[in-house]
Amino acid sequence: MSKENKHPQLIKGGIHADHRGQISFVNDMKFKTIERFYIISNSAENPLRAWQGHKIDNKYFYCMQGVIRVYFVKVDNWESPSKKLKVESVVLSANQSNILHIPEGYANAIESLEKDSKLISFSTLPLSRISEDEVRFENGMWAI
Ligand SMILES: Cc1cn([C@H]2C[C@H](O)[C@@H](COP(=O)(O)OP(=O)(O)O[C@H]3O[C@@H](C)C(=O)[C@@H](O)[C@H]3O)O2)c(=O)[nH]c1=O
Repeated sequence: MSKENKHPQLIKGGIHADHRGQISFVNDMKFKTIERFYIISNSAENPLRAWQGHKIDNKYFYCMQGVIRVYFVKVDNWESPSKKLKVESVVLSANQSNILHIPEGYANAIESLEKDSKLISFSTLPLSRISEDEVRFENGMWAI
C-alpha cells in the first residue's frame, strides 16, 4: 500500500468583525486526535526556538497573538540527518486565523516575528510518550 503523502498543510480559517467585536475561527479544525495543547511565547532575547523533531506526534499550530514564522524540515535520518535538507516555512498571524498542520516525521522551529507573539500548539501524542517521539537538534542544524 503506498505511504500516504503527508506534507504540512494550512487549514484556512477566518475572522468575523462587527460592532460587537471580533471572532477568529477555524471551522475545519478537527479535535478527534488531539491529546493536549500548550502555548509557546518566546522570550525577547531568544525569539527562535529550534529544532524539535517528532517521529510520531502531529502538531497543529495557531498564532493567537502577533506574528510567528514556523519552519519545518522532513527528517531523512533521525540518528544522523543530512544538513542539506530543504527548510520550508509558513508565517502565521493572529490577523489571519489559520492553522498549520505538521504531520509526524518533521522537525520544527518557531520564530516570533513580533514582541509578545503567542502560538498555541495542539498535539496528537500524550506527554507520556514524548520519549519515543521527540528528537532535539541544535539551533544551527538547518540554516534558517
Ligand atoms: C510541550 C509541553 C511541555 N510541558 C512542560 C514539560 C517540559 O518540562 C516543559 C518544557 O517543555 P519542552 O522543553 O518540551 O518545550 P520545547 O522545548 O519548547 O518543546 C515544545 O516545543 C514545541 C515546538 C514542540 O514541538 C514540542 O516538542 C514541545 O516539547 O513544559 C508540558 O507539561 N506539556 C506540554 O505539552
